[in-house]
Amino acid sequence: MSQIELQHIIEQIKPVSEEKLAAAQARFDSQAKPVGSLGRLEEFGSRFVAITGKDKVAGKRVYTFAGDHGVTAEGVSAFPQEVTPQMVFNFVDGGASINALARHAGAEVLVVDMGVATDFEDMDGLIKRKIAKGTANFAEGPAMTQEQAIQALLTGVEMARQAKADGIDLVGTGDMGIGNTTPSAAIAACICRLPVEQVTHRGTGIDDEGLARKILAISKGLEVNQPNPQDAVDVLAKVGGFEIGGIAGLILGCAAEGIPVVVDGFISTAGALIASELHPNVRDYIFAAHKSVEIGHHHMLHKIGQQPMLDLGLRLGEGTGGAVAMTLIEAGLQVLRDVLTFDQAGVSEGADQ
Ligand SMILES: O=C(O)c1ccc[n+]([C@@H]2O[C@H](COP(=O)([O-])O)[C@@H](O)[C@H]2O)c1
Ligand SMILES: Cc1cc2nc[nH]c2cc1C
Repeated sequence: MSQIELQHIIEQIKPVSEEKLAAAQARFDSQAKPVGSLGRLEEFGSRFVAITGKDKVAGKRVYTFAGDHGVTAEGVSAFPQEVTPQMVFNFVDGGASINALARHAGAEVLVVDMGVATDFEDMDGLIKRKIAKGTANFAEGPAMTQEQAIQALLTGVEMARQAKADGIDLVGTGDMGIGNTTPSAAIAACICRLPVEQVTHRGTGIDDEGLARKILAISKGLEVNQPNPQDAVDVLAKVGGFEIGGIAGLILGCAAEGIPVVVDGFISTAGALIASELHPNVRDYIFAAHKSVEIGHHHMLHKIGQQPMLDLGLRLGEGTGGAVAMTLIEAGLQVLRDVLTFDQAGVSEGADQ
């Protein structure tokens, strides 16, 4: 049943209109500046207009998906698992980095419990959608069942639909989960068909021995589970995470609903990779916020077919880079709305205008 529901959502994803993109770019080109001189700000503005039909952002929201990971038993993170719920409390209290940067961007933050290994009371700003109390250790068997993977994807879709209903027209992805750079690297290695060493890095800051354990855990996980690189749901189920599934579903849902989605760092991009493997048009709705310090990140972005907007040395997650990148889309839109044409400004055009 839910497999059919997922298929139905995927079928709704349309390509972004080339005509609308060209019309927005033509407006930039008519403005009193050398053609293309605002570089990628023009691309950001044009793409937002082509996706939404609007030249101003009405509402911004970051969804930070949280989950725990059985693979932490392999000693793959510099931090203990209890940090995941502790940070969830920090998010809903407004005291985390994502809260500061979302405030800066004028975005709301909603936290989605996809699979934290702790029970939460009802709290403002927390959406309770726990699938299980953490994934199973994928070094020994599948992280989750296929049904749970689909449930995670559909939960993300539900968030995109809610965003649409609430008048949100720019969504950001975020993640929190101690150990989650390990499943993200496993997804990258599998789908990009790269050696584990080329996509595995230090996450929260593990030392050389930790990095060796992490590479081994991922290699074991790929060997034991044999995820099919051509079946993104299979990859998510065998070596993924609940929050990664939520992010992938959010991105699918945004593409289906016609909402531009700003994808944060390494973990969010693993979600974006799963989503874009499920439908080739998904990439047109994705704004890749930044280039993470994680060495595997650019390989996934390359496979998706998007360039990072920023390179700030970020490696935090939570949605932080996405919140910053939202402001650049708005910068492009402000130019689009405000800058006069050559005619209007009484400025002489160049020979090649
Ligand atoms: O998004 C990124 O690029 C990123 C890079 C490194 C670490 N993180 C965050 O750090 C946590 C995972 O790191 P680790 O070492 O526990 O796998 C998780 O909560 C992520 O949000 C995030
Ligand atoms: C403190 C802390 C905050 C985080 N935010 C996202 N991942 C994180 C990991 C740690 C350890």
